[in-house]
Amino acid sequence: MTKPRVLISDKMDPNAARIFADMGCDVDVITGETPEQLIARIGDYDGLAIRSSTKVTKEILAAATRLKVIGRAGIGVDNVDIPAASAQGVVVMNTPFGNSITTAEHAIALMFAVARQIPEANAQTQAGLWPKNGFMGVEVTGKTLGLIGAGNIGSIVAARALGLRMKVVAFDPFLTPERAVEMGVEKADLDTLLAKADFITLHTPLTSETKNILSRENLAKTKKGVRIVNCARGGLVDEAALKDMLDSGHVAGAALDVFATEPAKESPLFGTPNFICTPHLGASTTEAQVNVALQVAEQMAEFLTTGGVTNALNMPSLSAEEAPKLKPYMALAEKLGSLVGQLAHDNLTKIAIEVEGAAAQLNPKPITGAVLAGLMKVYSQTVNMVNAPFLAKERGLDVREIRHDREGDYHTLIRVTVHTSQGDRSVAGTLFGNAQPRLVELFGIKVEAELDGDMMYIVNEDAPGFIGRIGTLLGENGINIGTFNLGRREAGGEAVLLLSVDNPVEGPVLDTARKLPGVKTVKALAF
Ligand SMILES: NC(=O)c1ccc[n+]([C@@H]2O[C@H](COP(=O)([O-])OP(=O)(O)OC[C@H]3O[C@@H](n4cnc5c(N)ncnc54)[C@H](O)[C@@H]3O)[C@@H](O)[C@H]2O)c1
Ligand SMILES: O=C(O)CC[C@@H](O)C(=O)O
Repeated sequence: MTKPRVLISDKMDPNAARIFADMGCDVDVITGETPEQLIARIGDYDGLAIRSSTKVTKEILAAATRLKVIGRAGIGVDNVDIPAASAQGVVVMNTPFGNSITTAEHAIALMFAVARQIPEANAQTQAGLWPKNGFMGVEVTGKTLGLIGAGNIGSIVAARALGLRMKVVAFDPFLTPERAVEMGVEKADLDTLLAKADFITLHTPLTSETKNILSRENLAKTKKGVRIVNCARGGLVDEAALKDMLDSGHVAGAALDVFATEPAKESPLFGTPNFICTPHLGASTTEAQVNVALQVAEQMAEFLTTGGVTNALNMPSLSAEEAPKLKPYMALAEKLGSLVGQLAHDNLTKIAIEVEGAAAQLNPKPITGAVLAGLMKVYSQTVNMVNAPFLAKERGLDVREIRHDREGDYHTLIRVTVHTSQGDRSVAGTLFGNAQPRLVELFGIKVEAELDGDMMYIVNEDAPGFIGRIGTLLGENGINIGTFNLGRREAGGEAVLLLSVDNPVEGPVLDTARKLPGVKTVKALAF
């Protein structure tokens, strides 16, 4: 088997390349390329490992014909076009915890730096000015920290601030009252936080809700003398308004690690008294960079070599132990999805995926993803488990997952039911020997068939001589039958025939088969 190929396109701790190689991937480290150079190269790779410099745009993804996974050694994925990656079936992963402590520490460091104006005091001292009277700072003890965003980093900042004997007021719409108590913070709305805080630190992603959360209007609601620290994302603070408020003295100090435009080579804020900044260094410690590099390489290599999924932003997680167990179920699920997709006559609006027996003990999301991938392949060849749920949503398909605890006829069963204009139609399958997918029910008729390669599906009235006639027709047209699977509702009732054939059955043969006496439906299938 050829090894998966991975490109590391941003500066990353060398442990990442070592882990990729140790885990069976070929790896190239090529950093600092232009988008055009990356577009020319990316078609050769299964995985792309990045930090924040590489911008994974639609254009880069369009050239990434082999790409299966993008791994961000860090938290923010705003440099990746996730909808475009999802639409293309590329998994996007990040490392949500590896640099949290480091970034929280940077926020605290900047808070002290603005409280005591350390950078400017340092610069003037080293310039020989000994400015002993020029830098009157403030204590943080007893002061109120307003925390905007109380997720991973925000919670660490809160814990450190409480350790510094500060009071912490937090604004985060997703912070539950219980979690606020557990963290030892006061949950507040934004206006209350703005009115109470002596220091404000920001720890949210940049979204349409958080963009300019410290707008001119909101900055005006802050206490006079407030100090502001942003170590999260540029764009959370209105930089022009911040400059005016620093100039007027309403804001006593501000520290930005992140800017609306990066790299920030110029800014009206540069040179403003009591303004300090760092060039997006929040995650830049040896410890954090080793953590995120190891983690991203392990996650990506595991995905590429075993199918295990960790910390994906556009796909459910799947552990390395689960992945091999789920593999035969996913194969069965995809075949069942494909069968209903190929047999559906009209636009499907609803699909139910039921699992029972051993299948009910497994993570249902990959099974659902595989059914949808099989179903959607009828419409698009580029569909896979990652983009299938998105495509299904886009098409307005109502997807239900149902888990049964009951004991059925089979040790494990997956049933897929679609709602059509002719009513609900369902197919069901099991695994023989825990590994071989088998269809066991087709539209209410018991059958037993492997869904594999080219097949022919026929519904007819059960009558003597039919099997002979169909065999003769195929034989006369040079089509060899591999397997023959027959089921019927009752003797003389509706019968279904699933044939595997050595080569595809073409239109004229299908048309002749449709004209055979008693035949209701004929269709060529491919799996
Ligand atoms: N400067 C750096 O180098 C650096 C390093 C790591 C992370 N970051 C950034 O720090 C930020 C926080 O990271 P994290 O790991 O804590 O993320 P997280 O997802 O754990 O936490 C984000 C929090 O923001 C909250 N939130 C979302 N919308 C909000 C809103 N409208 N108002 C208030 N709160 C809102 C969420 O509920 C969540 O609790 C991210 O933007 C990340 O990219 C920056
Ligand atoms: O990689 C970096 O240095 C920045 C990382 C940081 O912005 C993140 O979101 O994890």
